[in-house]
Amino acid sequence: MTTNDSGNAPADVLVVDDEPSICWAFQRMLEEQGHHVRTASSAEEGLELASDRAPDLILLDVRLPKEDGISALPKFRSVTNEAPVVIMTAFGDLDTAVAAVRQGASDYLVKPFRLEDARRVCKNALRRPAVTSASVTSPTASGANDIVGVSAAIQHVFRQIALVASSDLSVLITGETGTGKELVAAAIHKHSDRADKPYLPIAPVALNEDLIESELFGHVKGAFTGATDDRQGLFERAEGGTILLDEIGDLPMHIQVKLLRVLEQREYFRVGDVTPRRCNVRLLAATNADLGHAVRENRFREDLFYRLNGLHIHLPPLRQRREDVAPLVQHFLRLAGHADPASLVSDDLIVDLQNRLWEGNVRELRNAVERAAVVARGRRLSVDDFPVASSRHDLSPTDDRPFDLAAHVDSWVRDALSDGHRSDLLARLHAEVEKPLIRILMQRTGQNRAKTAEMLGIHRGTLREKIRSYGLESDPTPEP
Ligand SMILES: Nc1ncnc2c1ncn2[C@@H]1O[C@H](COP(=O)(O)OP(=O)(O)OP(=O)(O)O)[C@@H](O)[C@H]1O
Repeated sequence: MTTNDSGNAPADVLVVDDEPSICWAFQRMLEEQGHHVRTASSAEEGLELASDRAPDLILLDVRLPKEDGISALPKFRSVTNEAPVVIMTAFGDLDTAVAAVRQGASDYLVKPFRLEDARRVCKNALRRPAVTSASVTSPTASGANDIVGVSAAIQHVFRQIALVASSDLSVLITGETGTGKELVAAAIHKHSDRADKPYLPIAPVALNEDLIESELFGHVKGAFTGATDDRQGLFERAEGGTILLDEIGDLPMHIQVKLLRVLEQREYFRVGDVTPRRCNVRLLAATNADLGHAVRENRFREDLFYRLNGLHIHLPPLRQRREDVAPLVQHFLRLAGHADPASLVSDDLIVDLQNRLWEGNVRELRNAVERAAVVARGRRLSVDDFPVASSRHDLSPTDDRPFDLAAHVDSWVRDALSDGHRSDLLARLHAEVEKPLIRILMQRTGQNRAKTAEMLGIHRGTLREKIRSYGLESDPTPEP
């Protein structure tokens, strides 16, 4: 079989979107790679084209003039004998992402997206076998534990949750305290096929170190002084469901060994027992520590680290996703019983809150909003209702903490590996970094190419070529 620039065999792709610029962008990108592209501006027109000739891949917008993409998705899959479908949406909430994946979408693109993301998603979709619809069930309703956010980082998290929820993969959730790790774990469980089984968040640090093994795995009568009866452990209580091990980095070494056994052999022993017990529990782990560092210092087993790290979801600190502050403030006001939260906050207040450090992240913001709402007693909130505590006014224009580039590269590598990339990593990283670098410098210099080239230390002609090749002149779906 011949392959093209994208590494895939030439394919027949159908793009269904009522925005001509999106259709055009895909057409240009995919045809350059040697694929054949047809476009449709509604689900009905798309279905007709798909019935005439089944495409190898469908890119389907959610918001379409008559029938929406999510409800049309199963029809596309049935007329095309389950061709992979990538859903595109400007409304990136978790429920839409989960609904899309549950209906059989193989991936999910949030508008506006970068062309390289679109390229990667198409390439993966054409490479992967189509998702079978065997696991399709209706998504569960959303509740008070909604994950709120509009930033690209949170959209990425929604996509990861949606894609991983219905599998049994272990997930490692990282992020500073208060960034929402437990919320993400609960969402993975809620949207999984285990949703009607127990979900147990456990913090091993909160357990008595001498009894931790018995707490997790149970014990038999006489196993130790005080073990007067047989006792179930948490793994037994969670049977069929999901366990979140919070602060996994603090797990004692001897328990790490037992946990590895559970993950590898799906069985464990009650303390004092000689008969293993089968165990069907999905394990999620969360930490705000650098587990890679703990592995290097031999405080955490490397084999367990890789087992837990089936997928890595990283929640960046709130100060690195300031766009989320406004929707979060409104969300917390709504939870506090205010029917019209938008009327309580001014743009100035939001700007002020966006410029704070929020060392306690979303938890600290939540507490501050709840407190302010009580103090304000229904009047419009002001900056004075948010006294400056740890959230100092010293964030502007950017975070004042040392920026840990290595940690970002680490997270990038994990994502790349989990997306199946095993080669050309330097070139990939270089391309991902170079494009935003050029765009940002062009903005800062007021689109002055000579100045930008000088700052980059490259020739103007080289810069011109890079601007062209990254589509920075005419990218129809620029990043926010
Ligand atoms: N994106 C979000 N949308 C809505 N609420 C959020 C979001 N992120 C965090 N929260 C809220 O912030 C609080 C802290 O979240 P959570 O307990 O999930 O954080 P965590 O990262 O697990 O913290 P820790 O490391 O301290 O255990 C909770 O009240 C949670 O509901």
